[in-house]
Amino acid sequence: MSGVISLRDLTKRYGDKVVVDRLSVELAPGKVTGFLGPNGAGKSTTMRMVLGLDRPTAGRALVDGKPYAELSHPMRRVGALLDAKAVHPGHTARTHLTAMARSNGVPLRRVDEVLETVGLTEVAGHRAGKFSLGMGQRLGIAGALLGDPEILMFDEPVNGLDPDGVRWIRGLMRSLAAEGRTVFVSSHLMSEMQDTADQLVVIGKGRLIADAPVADVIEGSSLTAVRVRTPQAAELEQQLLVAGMCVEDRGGDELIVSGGALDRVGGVAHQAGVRINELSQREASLEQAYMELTASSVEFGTPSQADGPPADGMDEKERV
Ligand SMILES: Nc1ncnc2c1ncn2[C@@H]1O[C@H](COP(=O)(O)OP(=O)(O)OP(=O)(O)O)[C@@H](O)[C@H]1O
Repeated sequence: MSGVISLRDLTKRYGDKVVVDRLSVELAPGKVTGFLGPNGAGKSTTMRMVLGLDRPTAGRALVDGKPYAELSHPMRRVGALLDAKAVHPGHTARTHLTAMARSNGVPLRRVDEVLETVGLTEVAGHRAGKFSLGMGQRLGIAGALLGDPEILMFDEPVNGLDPDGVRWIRGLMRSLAAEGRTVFVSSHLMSEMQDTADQLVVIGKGRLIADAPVADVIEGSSLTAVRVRTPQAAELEQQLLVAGMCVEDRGGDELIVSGGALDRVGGVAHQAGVRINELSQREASLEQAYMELTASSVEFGTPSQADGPPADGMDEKERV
């Protein structure tokens, strides 16, 4: 299988500060893997090490088993958007991409192809210095796609894009993964990642917090729960506790159950002969799950971010 990024005990220290701390993950092709973590968590540094732009202090970052520097045609293996502003402002979109193609042995026909893909054909002769933030991002993405690589890494690609641009990026990443490519993307936009990513790698203070499918991360949130309404609440609560689930008695006929899926809760009720008036799933958002996971890793958090309720307006009473 090609297109695999492997991080093995990857570590980066700046002076006394450990910025990436023994990170071990493997990114598989055919998936969009979202790379999440608070500001300063080490996401960009990790991506820079994959690209050979920063040297690991210890451990390894490998592309199909080799460090980036040892790849024979690196641009045809890995395409990256790290900093969209890293384009000479006097160059046009076309001259910028042509120079990149020439110096990397990429066929020149790719220039027009990628300009078309990112929607910049009409402005290909305009100077990059005059581009809006969104156009600059699109040009950066065109550069990443130029070598038709099997691995794509995007560091916060939706930065500065309008809703139309955000939707376009989502479609692009999904289609790149559907073609069997490895897509590794960092973002702070949780709703976007919930819709786009298959897998998530979450880090905090350089350490791995989670490496799991999006659905599993959401399911792991304490806010993902089952709501039950029954006239026999006390009786059902007892049976659910025996079955090892956590139950919050909301008073009246309502119970909130975590640690058990909808069908398990229904099964316990059925076995106990308890009448059910409502059985519904309450699913946490990725943002809520993420806030719980990273609460203790926020480096520059404000009380409302790190310690307060999730940023969804749900008050403490509402929480499970
Ligand atoms: N060249 C450097 N010298 C010293 N410290 C650095 C250097 N580059 C990065 N750092 C530090 O490493 C830490 C991780 O930075 P990094 O940019 O990788 O985080 P990030 O997760 O990408 O953050 P953000 O979400 O804010 O972009 C930060 O504390 C940063 O100040």
